[in-house]
Amino acid sequence: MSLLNLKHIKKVFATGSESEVQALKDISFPVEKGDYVAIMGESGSGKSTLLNIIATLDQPTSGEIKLNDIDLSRLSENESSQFRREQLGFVFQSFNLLDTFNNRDNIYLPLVLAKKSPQFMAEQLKPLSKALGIEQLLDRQPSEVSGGQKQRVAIARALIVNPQLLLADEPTGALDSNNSEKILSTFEQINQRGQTILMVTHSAQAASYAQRTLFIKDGKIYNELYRGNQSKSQYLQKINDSLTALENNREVD
Ligand SMILES: Nc1ncnc2c1ncn2[C@@H]1O[C@H](COP(=O)(O)OP(=O)(O)OP(=O)(O)O)[C@@H](O)[C@H]1O
Repeated sequence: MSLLNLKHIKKVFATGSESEVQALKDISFPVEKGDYVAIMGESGSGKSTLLNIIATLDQPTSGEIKLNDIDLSRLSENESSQFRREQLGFVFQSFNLLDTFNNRDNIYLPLVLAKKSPQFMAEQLKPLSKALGIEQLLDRQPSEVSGGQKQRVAIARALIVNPQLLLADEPTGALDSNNSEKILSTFEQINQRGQTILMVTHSAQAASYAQRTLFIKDGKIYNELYRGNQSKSQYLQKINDSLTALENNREVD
């Protein structure tokens, strides 16, 4: 059984009394446990809509979406917020850390909401902060660390609940190339330890770190690439070729 399974997902937004936008037209794909999937597509192709549906922040107009066989489109509001807290980790372009809390308390936040004990929180944080190289930054405020370090803190906050699925929305969008590469290597390591990751990105470089890339165009899956045994640079070339074909509206080989 796949960890996540989307079948014939459609999403229609009403934009006026008589007009509507079909943001997603017919999206089906499975995500296996341990997968690292990148989602690419031009602006307006439906990536955020898709991510919002997977994150249970929005519901599909029709189709089926299941995580571990739980039908996500049937969760009540309370159930979906509990589901988000317990099963998902989120990493955003803009880090979304609270400046009034220090980094440690930012990371603890999901566990505070889940009413875990201080001892449990400290035990969870110890190996995570070591693996992410942020042990020395925990007592500082987010405003006192660099962008790359902020994103490491945000990754720790996402992972501290041991999520079934890590969802990342342009995680390197606000970082320079050096910090982007560090964050992408971190994601790669996290994935190699078994964490399933789904990442929306505009960056071919970022997608080349993933095992699989889905290209979306006009609300449909246009193409899909697997990294397999290719080197990162070979795979990057394939991703760039696919993006060029997508822009030129050609069929891909
Ligand atoms: N709440 C909404 N109401 C109406 N239309 C919407 C809404 N949200 C998204 N859309 C439309 O749905 C389509 C897909 O939008 P979406 O934000 O998913 O694209 P995207 O691929 O994430 O774009 P970007 O890369 O620019 O963030 C667009 O045509 C957009 O205008």
